Amino acid sequence: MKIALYQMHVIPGKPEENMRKISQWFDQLSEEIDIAVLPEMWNTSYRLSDLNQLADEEGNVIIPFLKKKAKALNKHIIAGSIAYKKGDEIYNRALVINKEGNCINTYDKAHLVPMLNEHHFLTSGEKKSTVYQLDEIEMGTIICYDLRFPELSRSLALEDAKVIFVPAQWPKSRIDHWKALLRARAIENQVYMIACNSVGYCDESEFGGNSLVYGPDGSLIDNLYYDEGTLIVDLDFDAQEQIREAIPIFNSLRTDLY
Ligand SMILES: NC(=O)CCC(=O)C(=O)O
Repeated sequence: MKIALYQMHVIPGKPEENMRKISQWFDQLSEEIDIAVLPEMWNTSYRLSDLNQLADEEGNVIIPFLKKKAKALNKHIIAGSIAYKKGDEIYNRALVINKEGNCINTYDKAHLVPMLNEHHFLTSGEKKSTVYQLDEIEMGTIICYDLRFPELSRSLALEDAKVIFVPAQWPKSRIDHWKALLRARAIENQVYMIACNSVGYCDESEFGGNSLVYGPDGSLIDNLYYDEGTLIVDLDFDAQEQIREAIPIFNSLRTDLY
């Protein structure tokens, strides 16, 4: 299964320009890519105080665009997350569109970031992220700051997720935490952690790139470091099965104790 991640410089406060960038990025992907992955809040970036005007009203613009693209390109899209408006509420919403052009999973970021004052502008999700299937493989999505809460990734692994996607706009100043947390979540859950960050600035915040993939044994499969661009990785689910057989952590769980 081949996966392409877009380490994107999201243009703050410019949803149409970001849609154009993404459309061009999709169009240059080769046929062999099965899944295309986008970062967090790729329509608006962190222009939080303008989200009332900028967020996509019930996904009315972005969701039809993604469905059409997925079908035309015959690719699944882990559409990162978007600023999504419903009534008076704005959510940081992750979307999964399959290659048949159906939106098969959504998740609203549950842990809002105090350091970015997200809670002043966004409503947190009230449902946990759930597992979905692409090409018969179980997968899940968490969003950026969610990575700091191991319970959420664990809950996906207990639902049999083999892959966890992490769309993000993670700052450069804490990129050491990003790498350490991703690797820990990969090892402790024996999953592929597929982490798609952005680069560039939104006002004074600089995003740290390092879109990367850790394998189920914590090995670094590849990293894009600091430039805008595409990371392509190939996942091996037989190798994952062997890692799970060699160290059978799920059989050793003591759910009677914790
Ligand atoms: N966009 C985010 O969720 C940023 C998270 C962050 O800055 C951190 O966890 O540190």
